Amino acid sequence: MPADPRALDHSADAMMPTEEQIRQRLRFLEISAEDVALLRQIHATLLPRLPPVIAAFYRHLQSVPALRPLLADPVVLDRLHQLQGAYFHSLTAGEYDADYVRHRLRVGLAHQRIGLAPEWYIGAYRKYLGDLAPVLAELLHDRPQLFLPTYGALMKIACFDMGLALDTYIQAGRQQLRDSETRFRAAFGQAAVGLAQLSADGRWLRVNRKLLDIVGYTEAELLAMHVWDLVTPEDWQIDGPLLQALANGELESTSREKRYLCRNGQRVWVKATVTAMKLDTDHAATLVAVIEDISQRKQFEEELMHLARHDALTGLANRTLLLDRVAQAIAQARRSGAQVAMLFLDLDRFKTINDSLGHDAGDRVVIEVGRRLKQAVRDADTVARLGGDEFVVLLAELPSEHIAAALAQKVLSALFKPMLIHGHELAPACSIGISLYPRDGADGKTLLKNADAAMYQAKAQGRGNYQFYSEEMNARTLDRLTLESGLRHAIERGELQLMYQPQIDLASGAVIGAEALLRWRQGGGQLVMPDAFIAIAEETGLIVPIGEWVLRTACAQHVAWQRAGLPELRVAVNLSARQFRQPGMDAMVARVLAETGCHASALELEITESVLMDRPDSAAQTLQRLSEMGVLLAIDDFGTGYSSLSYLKRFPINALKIDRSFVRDIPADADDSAIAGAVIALAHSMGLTVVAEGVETPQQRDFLRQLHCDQAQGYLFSEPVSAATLAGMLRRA
Ligand SMILES: Nc1nc2c(ncn2[C@@H]2O[C@H](COP(=O)(O)O[C@H]3[C@@H](O)[C@H](n4cnc5c(=O)[nH]c(N)nc54)O[C@@H]3COP(=O)(O)O)[C@@H](O)[C@H]2O)c(=O)[nH]1
Repeated sequence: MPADPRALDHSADAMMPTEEQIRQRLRFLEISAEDVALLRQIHATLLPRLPPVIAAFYRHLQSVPALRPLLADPVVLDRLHQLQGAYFHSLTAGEYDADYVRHRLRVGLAHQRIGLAPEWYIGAYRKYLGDLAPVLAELLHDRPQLFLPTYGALMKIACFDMGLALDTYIQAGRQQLRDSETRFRAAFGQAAVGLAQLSADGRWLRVNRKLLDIVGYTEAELLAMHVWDLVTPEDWQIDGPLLQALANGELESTSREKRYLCRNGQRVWVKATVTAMKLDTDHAATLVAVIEDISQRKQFEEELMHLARHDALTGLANRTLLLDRVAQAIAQARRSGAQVAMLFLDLDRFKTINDSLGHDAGDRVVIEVGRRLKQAVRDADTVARLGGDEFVVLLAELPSEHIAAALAQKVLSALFKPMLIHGHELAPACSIGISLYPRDGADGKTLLKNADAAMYQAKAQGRGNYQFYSEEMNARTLDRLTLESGLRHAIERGELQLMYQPQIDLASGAVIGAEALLRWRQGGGQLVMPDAFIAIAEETGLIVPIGEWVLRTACAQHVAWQRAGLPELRVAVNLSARQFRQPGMDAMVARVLAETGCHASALELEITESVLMDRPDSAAQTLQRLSEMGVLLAIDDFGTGYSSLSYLKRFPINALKIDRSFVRDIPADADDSAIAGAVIALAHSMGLTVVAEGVETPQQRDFLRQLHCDQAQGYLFSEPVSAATLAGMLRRA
């Protein structure tokens, strides 16, 4: 593309030498007044001889493959012919002043801009000087003594022109360098990463804005500093040898993630990539550093790492972090000869809190427990939450196991202090199992397993206490596993059986019902009581088929008793929480009633308060469907949960069973007596039948009778008995 004439004028003006500089050049080339006079003399006669010289000149140029594309356009070629003519015209015109120079510079710039390399330029001068020699010889054939001086003058002017043409190339080269320097400065200054040049010994030589932003220093401050001023003491040992290796040329480049010390005293995470640059053999290497601010990524990584090692609800350590800390504590104890204790805590009846007050309340309890545990231990100890209501306290460097016992006691007391959750005052008790390194295990997992076994033992011992691990406890854990696998086959092996406990009408003393209570004759031998396996059946889901078996057997038994001509009797069946929530549970009840031929009104289903309190709306719907079938509904263990009688009004309930813990100490205990009286009165006001559980003495019976309790059940009347025994009792009555 032809160069823009205005741009050419501008560039030519910018590089114009002064008058004096022009004179100096002419002087140096020894261009004299005689030379000028000689050239003027031949000027007029030379002009008509020029066209063939110019034509030969362009033919020569076109023979060079590298130049052919530049001369391919006929319009351009024609223009060049004219320019060349004008040039030859000016060459011998004898005016070598500022205008001449400006024009030569312009021509040089135009050639340089269309891409004509300087080597072709010199060749072109050689060509037309060579071709002009015979033309000049012919013009001066009659004055041969003038040929050499005239040709010499022509050569001098051509050299003057060549110098000016070369100036344009040198100038263009300088301009390119300046442009590239400007671009580099802009890129360096505005780069989105920190950039710096450092001396081999680590002094900051050049720094960009982004780096200043990262470290908070001004440019002047940083340029007066050394890279060591930003390196943290932890990195000295690594960065020292690296810098040395870069300076010595033993290392080309290094890239590390580390922290720099900022002006405000804080530390910032950066990724620093430093490369050694050897510019030439005489100079020592300089270092080029690319410094990225990676603090956001690091923060994100740290958050992820924290999440991976902490419990989201409480912020306590999770199992992963706990096991890490145990490993560290064991390694330390191995050296010091101390012990390590692991306290495994499980909240007692946490499920009841969750079920009756909702999961949000359960979460609040867990958070508060975590807080109290942290308060109870030293900073060096670890409190972890394994999930649900399970916590672990790890005590490192333990001088004696008495300290673990004392802490367990402290934890029990700390947790038992009331906490206000959603308007309810709760005092969660817990059971604690303790295992010790090295006595009970050499690694974290074993210590955890054994502390867990000890915790189960604490639960079995009546909850709210702590137990140290002993070897027999593992045997108990094994027993549980055996129990679980046996229970899976209990129905098909015919190992389940029902006992029936009579329910007495307190006014008449007649047996008006019987509660079906499950027993398991494990492997056909030992009788296992429900307290030992119902929880396992719940956890494993086996309660669903087992519960259906109980219902079907109890309903079938009722029909059998009726067919045997025994008096009308209600049969009560317990429904566990999981069973109750099982989708299609009411349909299952209807099916069993239909299949066994049992009348719905002869069946009473017992559910606990907690079953109602968890998701009360769906519980109300299920109960409504059962009630519409004609099935009777009773609340079992009333008083142990967190519901109130007024709350129960929402549900279609027929009866309340007062838990035996309120019956046990009546009439001697005034509080329990008052509670029993109030519950009976309120229940009656709501039209509910009241059944007292666990009646063992005539005094309890008489007192309940005075309170107008409707029915009772307990060892005073009968322990749970087989169906045949109950039939005998009913026949005798
Ligand atoms: N989901 C199901 N739960 C069931 C089923 N069968 C029983 N159970 C529940 O297991 C718990 C323990 O039952 P069990 O060992 O049978 O004990 C019952 C009675 O023997 C006992 N009882 C009765 N009278 C007295 C007494 O005077 N003193 C005393 N100390 N204990 C007594 O109480 C248990 C009956 O309690 P309840 O059900 O609350 O009326 C128990 O929670 C059963 O509910 C089953 O098939 N499914």
